[in-house]
Amino acid sequence: MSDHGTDQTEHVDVVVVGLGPGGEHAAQKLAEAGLSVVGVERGLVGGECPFYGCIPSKMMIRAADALAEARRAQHLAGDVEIRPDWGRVATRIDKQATNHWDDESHATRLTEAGVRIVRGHGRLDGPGRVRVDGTTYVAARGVVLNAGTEPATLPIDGLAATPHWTNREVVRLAELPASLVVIGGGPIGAELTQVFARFGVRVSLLEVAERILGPEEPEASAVIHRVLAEDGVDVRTGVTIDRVDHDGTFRVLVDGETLESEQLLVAAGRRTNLADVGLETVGLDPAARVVDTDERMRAGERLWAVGDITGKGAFTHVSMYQAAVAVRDLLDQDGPLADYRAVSRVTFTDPEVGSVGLTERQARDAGIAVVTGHAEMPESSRGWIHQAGNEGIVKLVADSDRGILVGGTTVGPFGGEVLGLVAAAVHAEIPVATLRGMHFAYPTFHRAIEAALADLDL
Ligand SMILES: Cc1cc2nc3c(=O)[nH]c(=O)nc-3n(C[C@H](O)[C@H](O)[C@H](O)COP(=O)(O)OP(=O)(O)OC[C@H]3O[C@@H](n4cnc5c(N)ncnc54)[C@H](O)[C@@H]3O)c2cc1C
Ligand SMILES: NC(=O)c1ccc[n+]([C@@H]2O[C@H](COP(=O)([O-])OP(=O)(O)OC[C@H]3O[C@@H](n4cnc5c(N)ncnc54)[C@H](O)[C@@H]3O)[C@@H](O)[C@H]2O)c1
Repeated sequence: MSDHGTDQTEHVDVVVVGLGPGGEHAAQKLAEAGLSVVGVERGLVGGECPFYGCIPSKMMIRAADALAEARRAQHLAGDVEIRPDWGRVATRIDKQATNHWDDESHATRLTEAGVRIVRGHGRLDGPGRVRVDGTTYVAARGVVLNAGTEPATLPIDGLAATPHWTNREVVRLAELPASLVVIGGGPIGAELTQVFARFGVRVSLLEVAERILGPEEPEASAVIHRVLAEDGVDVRTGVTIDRVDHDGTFRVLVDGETLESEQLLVAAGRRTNLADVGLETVGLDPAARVVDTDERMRAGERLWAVGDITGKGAFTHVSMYQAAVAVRDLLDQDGPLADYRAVSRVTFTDPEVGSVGLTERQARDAGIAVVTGHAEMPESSRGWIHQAGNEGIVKLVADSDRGILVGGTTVGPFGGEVLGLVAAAVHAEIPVATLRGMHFAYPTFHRAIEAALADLDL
């Protein structure tokens, strides 16, 4: 019987609410371990990343990078005739990435693992209890919450009444506009701005802060600002947007000037989907922006939380990492606890911005005795050979008391791949002296890390 009159009650081991990358991973692993698992999803199984985020955006970037390389071939290899065709990108996203925004392959993978998928909005209803429509699922082991995010709305006059785009619309574009204003110079804004500019769209990028990619090192922001400007983007930082109107054309009033564009993309952050998940029923603040978790991803009595809602880095790899921690705890298995010293991230602009651990500012604010080491990618042998498109830097942040790296940034061609070495060093606290004694293959981009290590006053 249930506490809700004629409503149904079902008993299971675990309920996963939200099947984004973390929820999907947790549900599959727990079911494979033999638990009875219900996965609740109100949208597409798989969440933001495969349908509206990482994968379609990276397919766009792959295409835009190919155009940029073809243009560089002009300088390095010979004449190239380029006629950009967005239709090929749209088709690839529609058919290969999202299967027409159909989640069947994700759902099938889960059901084959033994997960029962329940379609609908899940709401906590006390510890270990989740209501979906008329049914209450009572989870003997507990609930994993993976509610994720949606695009934030901005309180700009007039904006709400306009048919502007967010990432949800942009990934479905069949044709490109002639002109576009992008609001927000974070990873989404920076990546998509460059894609559209390289496909010939006239783009203005408006950022309220003093620099784009604000959480990154200032040196990284400066490189990407310069490269976007070279791509023909009108990059404006420190702006105030007073009003947006639309009458077929968008009019954006920014610092007293009206910018006109065919389309408007708002990429100004995310809002966690916590407004209506019943946090108050488990003793948590229903108005909270994030769910606090311990090192086992526990958020309360028989409650675990993973993914963007935890505020530990809104990245797919963080969500899946946390899911693995939660799964171990639910299954009473040994293994590493959640550790965020070496969270890495990559903004897939060209050049890519890879970063891990603390920035110089964060390290100083933490009271660490900071020394930094720098290298310019174009001055490395490989950068010099590469020539066109060789922009980038390496910046290392070291704790001089402990003789280890606490953070690093690798901007350059394949900057996200080059980051791997620095990420391992920060994660494993490899002494700088040991890193300096390594072999660095010649002539690789990652040899710039050797130069930055030499530049550290340690
Ligand atoms: C354009 C874009 C590009 C990105 N690129 C990258 C990238 O390159 N690399 C990277 O690491 N990250 C990237 N991200 C971020 C990445 O998409 C997220 O960090 C990732 O999806 C992890 O999110 P999550 O696991 O918290 O859940 P989400 O993916 O947000 O999924 C949550 C799911 O829960 C469902 N849900 C919510 N509430 C309920 C409820 N009450 N009941 C039932 N279901 C519910 C939602 O429908 C959704 O399907 C990008 C994001 C965007 C928007
Ligand atoms: N490559 C990747 O890993 C990748 C790519 C895209 C997104 N993501 C994840 O998704 C998250 C969300 O991305 P995002 O770019 O939307 O958010 P964000 O919060 O990282 O950046 C939003 C930007 O918009 C600016 N902004 C806010 N209000 C504004 C206003 N009124 N006018 C002008 N600018 C304004 C902010 O100052 C900020 O620079 C990222 O933080 C990241 O965690 C990751």
